[in-house]
Amino acid sequence: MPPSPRPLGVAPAPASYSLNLFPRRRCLPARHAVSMAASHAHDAHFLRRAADVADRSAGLASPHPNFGCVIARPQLETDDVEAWVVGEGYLYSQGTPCAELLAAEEAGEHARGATAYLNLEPDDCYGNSTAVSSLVQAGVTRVVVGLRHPLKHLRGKAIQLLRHQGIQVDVVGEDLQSKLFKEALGSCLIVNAPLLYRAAFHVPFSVLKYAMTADGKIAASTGHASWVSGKASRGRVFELRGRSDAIIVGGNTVRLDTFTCVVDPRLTARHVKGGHVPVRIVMSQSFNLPEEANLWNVHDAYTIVATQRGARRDLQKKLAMKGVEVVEFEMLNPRDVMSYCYDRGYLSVLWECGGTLAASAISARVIHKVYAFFAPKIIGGVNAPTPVGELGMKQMTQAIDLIDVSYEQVDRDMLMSGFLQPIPDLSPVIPSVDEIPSVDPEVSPYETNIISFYKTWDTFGAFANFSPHPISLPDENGDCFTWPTVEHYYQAHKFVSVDNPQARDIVQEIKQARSPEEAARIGRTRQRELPELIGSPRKLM
Ligand SMILES: NC(=O)C1=CN([C@@H]2O[C@H](COP(=O)(O)OP(=O)(O)OC[C@H]3O[C@@H](n4cnc5c(N)ncnc54)[C@H](OP(=O)(O)O)[C@@H]3O)[C@@H](O)[C@H]2O)C=CC1
Ligand SMILES: Nc1c(N[C@@H]2O[C@H](COP(=O)(O)O)[C@@H](O)[C@H]2O)[nH]c(=O)[nH]c1=O
Repeated sequence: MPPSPRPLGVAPAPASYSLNLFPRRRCLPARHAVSMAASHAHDAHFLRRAADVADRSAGLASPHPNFGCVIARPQLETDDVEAWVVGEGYLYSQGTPCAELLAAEEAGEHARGATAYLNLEPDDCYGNSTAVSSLVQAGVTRVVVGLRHPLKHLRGKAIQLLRHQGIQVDVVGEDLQSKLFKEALGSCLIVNAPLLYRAAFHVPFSVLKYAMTADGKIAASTGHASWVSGKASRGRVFELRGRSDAIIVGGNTVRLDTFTCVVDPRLTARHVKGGHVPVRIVMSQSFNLPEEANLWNVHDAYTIVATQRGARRDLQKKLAMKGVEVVEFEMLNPRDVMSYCYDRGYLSVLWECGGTLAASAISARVIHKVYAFFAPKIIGGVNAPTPVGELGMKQMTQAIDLIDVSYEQVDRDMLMSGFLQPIPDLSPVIPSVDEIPSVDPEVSPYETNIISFYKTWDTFGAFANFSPHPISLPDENGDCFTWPTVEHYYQAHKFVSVDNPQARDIVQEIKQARSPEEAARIGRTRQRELPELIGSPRKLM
């Protein structure tokens, strides 16, 4: 059970907290300082920086939002505002210290009288008020917030707590109206676009990515496609995969890439070792898929095949034997697959399919953003495939205009990205559990006694495995051990009952994992690699 919430204002003394006798930078007393409140340009600059800092956890913190905190105070002796920053931090991943605590630790004494910039209102959910108490403890006197939390049962709580503690809180769009904040607000929206889309539309944030030649093809007429874009662009694709919970490819791409291109797709984020490993999803109505393919090697990454009910049950069994998960749909379509991904808790999905499936997904309005890599090459081919198939549009005036378009050169290629649908504003009303009867009169009062949770941010998310709450339990020798999260405990106990040095090493490795997602990744990977080390379930407690 999570520890009782700390009384506000009594955050753990930051580990590195100490009176700094030799301040890195001479801070003038507040009375001489330029008033930050009067300087919207500086507020906007540091808020934009907080969003950039938050982006470092993209893909790692999922399904948590990406949080960044920048603590800054004016220093008249320099007009280099970057020198005003005395501390910053970001939520690395679920179950790791919050951005505010890390920034306060780095700022130390310099946080006193300073301003903290937050891209998103902290989700001090389930009574864990570390983010707020860290800022109070650090002596921050003002907080600038980019966005209120999108989830209704969290929205406004941390802001209220901060104000109760006498801290001035300015929220962009409410207390700060200047147009100077337009760009900074855009950064705050983009860095958490996945959460905002998911909260508003009840489907994961979906990005369509393709590489296209200058004459508009994504492959040769034979289907051969390696490679359209250059190595640097494909490196950017690995980064995009690293911030996605799932990657979707169509059945025909798997067939053509495996049979004709010898690419034999892997769809892994290979730019960093030990980074986030997205799930791979193949959408195939026919299940007419190769028996052997890299995608079926679940040691690389978990793979799901979404197919039509009853398709090729023989082949389904063969792939299931390899560890591939097969999910049948009555009518396989992008909308139902996205609803399924929503239920599995995915925040962000990268579509790397060909034009046929891309057209189906765009028509189903499940694609929110497009990344198009343009390669300076010509391939020709009357039948060469293009990025998007049939949308039923007969006039150019029907074309879908991208919004918030960006252009970036990536080595010899050009990357254009833009949104198909605007990022939703923060009005999504997510009924909290106790509101369900008013939302759904069918739900009898008795049923509302049933608590439901899945993600750590849900109303009762503190009970979720990934919830950042340590648990202390006696180990097999009866000695008490504190596990960082329930997920750490669960993954380790797959190996605890086997008397084997390798199993013991794996338990230690899991104990040291920096986050519940890393613990889960280690446990699942070792389970696939060394199934013989999985102990028989025994009475643990
Ligand atoms: N350059 C690039 O960035 C990329 C290039 N490519 C290239 O594109 C080519 C393949 O493109 P394409 O033929 O369009 O194949 P797709 O990747 O779009 O796959 C189409 C297949 O998706 C499956 N599917 C499942 N549900 C649906 C649905 N609701 N609507 C439509 N299809 C659905 C069907 O599989 P089934 O037939 O099994 O039932 C269908 O045949 C290949 O040459 C590949 O190399 C592909 C991706 C990226
Ligand atoms: N040909 C092509 C792409 N093709 C996409 O990348 C997949 C192969 O990725 P991987 O298995 O990780 O190497 C392939 O199945 C298809 O979805 N992508 C690109 O960025 N540029 C390219 O030129």
